[in-house]
Amino acid sequence: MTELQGEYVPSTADWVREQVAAFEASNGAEANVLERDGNPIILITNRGAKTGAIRKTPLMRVERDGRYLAVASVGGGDKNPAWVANFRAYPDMVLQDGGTKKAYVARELSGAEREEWWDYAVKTWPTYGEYQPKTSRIFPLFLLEPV
Ligand SMILES: C[C@H](OP(=O)(O)OC[C@@H](O)[C@@H](O)[C@@H](O)Cn1c2nc(=O)[nH]c(=O)c-2cc2ccc(O)cc21)C(=O)N[C@@H](CCC(=O)N[C@@H](CCC(=O)O)C(=O)O)C(=O)O
Repeated sequence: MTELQGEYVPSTADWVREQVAAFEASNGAEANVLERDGNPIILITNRGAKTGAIRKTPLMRVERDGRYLAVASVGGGDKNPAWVANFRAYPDMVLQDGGTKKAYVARELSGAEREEWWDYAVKTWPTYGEYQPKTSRIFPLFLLEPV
């Protein structure tokens, strides 16, 4: 399964919607980095917790041994992004990294495992370490493992 069935409802954030469109139109060959710093991104297709709609969520690429970490940072804002509810409700999703699209299942991390992956995320993209102190919200982390 490398497609989720259902109606795609794009992000309400223009820059995200546009990045998703350019990434998909080029099969991951373009729009595959964060504009402002050139760090690689991945694209996750997930299902809306309330609407059941197909949602597409670009995130920074934090990968190790074929597993990916989703960091719900949203720039250090005080509210979880909606996709946290989606991942909790529907953990089966599709992740595209460059031209490779595969099925993954997401598992929310806690305790020592969460800390270990958080350290790895900050090493991979140090901006996460700048975002976390901006809020008392602890960023939910999800580990995506291939199905
Ligand atoms: C903008 C909003 O999206 P969101 O799910 O809150 O996620 C906000 C952001 O995290 C999301 O836009 C990310 O892609 C932003 N983002 C990153 N966001 C991060 O949190 N971490 C990252 O590392 C990250 C990197 C990144 C790189 C490139 C890029 O273009 C964007 C990047 C949105 O689309 N809202 C919609 C739909 C929300 C939704 O999924 N609703 C669910 C219900 C959810 C619920 O039950 O609460 C449904 O359809 O049923 C709406 O309000 O109508």
